[in-house]
Amino acid sequence: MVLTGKTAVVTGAAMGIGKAITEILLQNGAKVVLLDVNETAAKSLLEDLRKQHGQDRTLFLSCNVESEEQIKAAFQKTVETFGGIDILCNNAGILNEGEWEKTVSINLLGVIRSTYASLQHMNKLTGGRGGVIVNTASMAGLGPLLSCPVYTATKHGVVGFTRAMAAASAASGYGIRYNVICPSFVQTELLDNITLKLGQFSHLEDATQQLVEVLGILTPSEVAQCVFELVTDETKNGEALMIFPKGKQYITFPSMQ
Ligand SMILES: NC(=O)c1ccc[n+]([C@@H]2O[C@H](COP(=O)([O-])OP(=O)(O)OC[C@H]3O[C@@H](n4cnc5c(N)ncnc54)[C@H](O)[C@@H]3O)[C@@H](O)[C@H]2O)c1
Ligand SMILES: CCCCC[C@H](O)/C=C/C=C\C=C\C=C\[C@@H](O)[C@@H](O)CCCC(=O)O
Repeated sequence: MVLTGKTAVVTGAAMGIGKAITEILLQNGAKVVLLDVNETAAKSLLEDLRKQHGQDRTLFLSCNVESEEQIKAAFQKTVETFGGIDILCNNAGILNEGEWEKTVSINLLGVIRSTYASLQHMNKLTGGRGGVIVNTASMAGLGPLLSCPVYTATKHGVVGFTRAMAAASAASGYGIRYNVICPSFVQTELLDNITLKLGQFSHLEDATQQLVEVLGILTPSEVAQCVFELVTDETKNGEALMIFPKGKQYITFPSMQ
């Protein structure tokens, strides 16, 4: 996929990995709609991006992925402004084992809400142009992090949901590719104040800290480069790409047949 002239929507775009995804898509010619709840960070980023890429290739819309209504309104505004949606990066996510229902609502249900709301605009069977969706899971979507069981569950769910949507799309003729990234630790604010975020499992922080020492820490740009690969390589559908400082690996899952 050539990105020039394409329209992308990125959730959780104001900071961290979402900001890096937004930047690499803009650098490669796409128009990008930034969705986030952090208006201050988003508006500051938007000002910088517009200085670099011009006034007419970006749009920020305040959108909480916990709200189907806000997601649908954001997608409608995107289509009205830029004519359609070609790329969707469902990236918004939190780590909060104390408020675990909120974690589920954002990390898993938010991806489902956004994916389903995008269908009416992207699905070739309903007048869409087709395209690609890249969801942000985690290495915790492939194996358990004992210090954050609910976060682990949400990311496992994102991996499974993405792979099922990829199969459904291929079988139905939607013309949409679905892929998922599974990064290890990335230097973002998600890793700040970890003890508080682990809630009742904060006594297990050291075990995870040891994992950080083993795996190392990625930069958001390294992750965004992998998103770019999954967006542009039109052979990729149903892929789970594990990303760690020493490299990356497309995951092979057990065959059920
Ligand atoms: N940082 C890591 O170690 C790491 C590793 C693997 C995967 N991830 C995943 O990457 C994604 C991005 O996280 P990050 O590390 O960049 O963290 P971050 O906290 O820097 O960025 C998350 C962004 O999402 C936004 N957001 C939070 N809740 C939202 C909501 N309800 N609606 C819309 N936007 C919302 C935040 O405002 C923020 O801009 C998350 O899904 C996270 O689980 C992070
Ligand atoms: C408390 C930090 C949460 C960060 C979440 C973010 O998504 C980063 C995740 C990075 C790595 C996850 C690795 C998971 C590894 C599992 O497969 C398992 O091998 C780990 C076993 C040891 C353990 O600490 O659970």
